[in-house]
Amino acid sequence: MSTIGKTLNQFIIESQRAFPDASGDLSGLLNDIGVACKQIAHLVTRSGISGLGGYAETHNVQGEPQKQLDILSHDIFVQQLGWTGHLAAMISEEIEDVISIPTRYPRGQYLLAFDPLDGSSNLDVNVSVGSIFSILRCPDSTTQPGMKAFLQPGTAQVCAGFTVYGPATVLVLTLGNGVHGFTLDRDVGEFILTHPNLRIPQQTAEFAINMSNQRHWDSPVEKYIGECLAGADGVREKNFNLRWVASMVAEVYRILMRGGVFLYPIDERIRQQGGRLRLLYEANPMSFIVEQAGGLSSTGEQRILELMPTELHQRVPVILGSSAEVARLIRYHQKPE
Ligand SMILES: O=P(O)(O)OC[C@H]1O[C@](O)(COP(=O)(O)O)[C@@H](O)[C@@H]1O
Ligand SMILES: [Mg+2]
Ligand SMILES: [Mg+2]
Repeated sequence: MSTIGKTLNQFIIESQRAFPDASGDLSGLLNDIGVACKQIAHLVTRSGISGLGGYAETHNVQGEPQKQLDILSHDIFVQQLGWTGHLAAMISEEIEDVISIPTRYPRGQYLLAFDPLDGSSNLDVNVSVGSIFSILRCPDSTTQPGMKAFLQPGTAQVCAGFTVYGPATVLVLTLGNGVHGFTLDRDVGEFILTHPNLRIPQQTAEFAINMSNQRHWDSPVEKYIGECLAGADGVREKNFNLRWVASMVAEVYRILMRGGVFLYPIDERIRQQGGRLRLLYEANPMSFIVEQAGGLSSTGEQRILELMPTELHQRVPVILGSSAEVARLIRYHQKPE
């Protein structure tokens, strides 16, 4: 039977058949996430009409201004997932502490880390935004999980995914056995498997970095980007293309479709805070997806999935995408000269 045309729910149930002892919690949780993403997709599409595209006059835990839709998307995740009995606790970009499941609801065996709306500065200019999520096992389901429960390396992720709310809404998922993309069919209200077994081409001639930070970069990144910009006349002997959407979800989606390398490296401006992107709900889930699609993901010095987190909202440098390019960047970090 062809895999094209399968709904997200069918796909999850089928993939869980390999685990006859599974409780059904993971299937239920992923189904709930799909519903939350459909609700957010609806809000995002209507934000111009409803007037919800603007700022909320509040700031998140990292001091960044929040859009109204950052807060609403966070609320949708919490309301959709908090009571169905699949989760032990959650963390969100928008909230400082662990979000506990109210005691009146059953508590499940999984932990969820999520960025409810990634790239939200793009909302009012009608450019793609998205949601990112990472699922971990709760180390001890007998007690209320605190911060420590979430401090697991990315290699411990059971599942990771993201949804891009673009011209089409697409949910990308890995359960540790390849990467699959599901497009929302708004007529029937279901995510349909449209992109099974995504693979990132090893080679690429496309890079994504915020060039306005160039004067702050460290030498390995300066060297790599300099060589890309030199094009066919330089040591790489080929012309490169530059893209920067400022929505990580859109950049990673593009890399899954046609290859490329994405960099949000450490630089002088953000050295103190450890990087720009957040480890638990941005870098780890995206790294899991990229590696599962045959790419690589690194800080430049270390594999991101092997970092041992020390804080819920920890930031890290991120270099991910086509394996040949990321490997080259890792080499440049080892030998900056
Ligand atoms: O504006 P900059 O510095 O280029 O940053 C863009 C980056 O910030 C992010 O938007 C951060 O995500 P949030 O919108 O969830 O804070 C990434 O998606 C993107 O790669
Ligand atoms: Mg984000
Ligand atoms: Mg966000």
